[in-house]
Amino acid sequence: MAEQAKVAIVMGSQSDWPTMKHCADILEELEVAVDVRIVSAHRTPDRMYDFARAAEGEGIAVIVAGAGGAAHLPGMIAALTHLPVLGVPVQSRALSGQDSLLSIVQMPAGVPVGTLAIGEAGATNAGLLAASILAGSDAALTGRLKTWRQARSDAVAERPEE
Ligand SMILES: Nc1c(C(=O)O)ncn1[C@@H]1O[C@H](COP(=O)(O)O)[C@@H](O)[C@H]1O
Repeated sequence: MAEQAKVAIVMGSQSDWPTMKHCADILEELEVAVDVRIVSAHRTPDRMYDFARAAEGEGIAVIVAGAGGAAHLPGMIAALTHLPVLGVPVQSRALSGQDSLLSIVQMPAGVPVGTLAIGEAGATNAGLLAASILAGSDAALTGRLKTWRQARSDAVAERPEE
């Protein structure tokens, strides 16, 4: 049997983990295999290069890259692979993540990064989006995604509590 396609979750620093854990959590809930690593364009450029170049061969189908501040990581990884790259702007202390967002979102045409919202919501949605991409070729995952979405919908009360 072919190995299940994996999602790689990479982040620029250990300090990004509390945010990026939300991506790992939702993928775990949807039973999607993940490979989590710390990779930095700035601090570990060789590791980043080796990771991006080897990703396809390692069965990685989608890369979620989270970084804060001068968040060049998602774009640099996108420059090195044709795999879909989803960028999560981690909330920075100095500029509340505006810097992270703007560093990730405005890529030049030809090198796409799918940019999510700042912080935890962005990390969760990156996981859901990665799962949706994989679900295109995985009927069982499609079923799990539909069930998850329906449960979220069902959990919304029709009226607020008095
Ligand atoms: N933006 C980047 C990159 C990169 O883009 O390569 N590498 C680390 N960082 C970010 O620096 C912030 C502060 O990192 P520290 O907490 O380690 O000082 C983190 O949010 C990280 O993503």
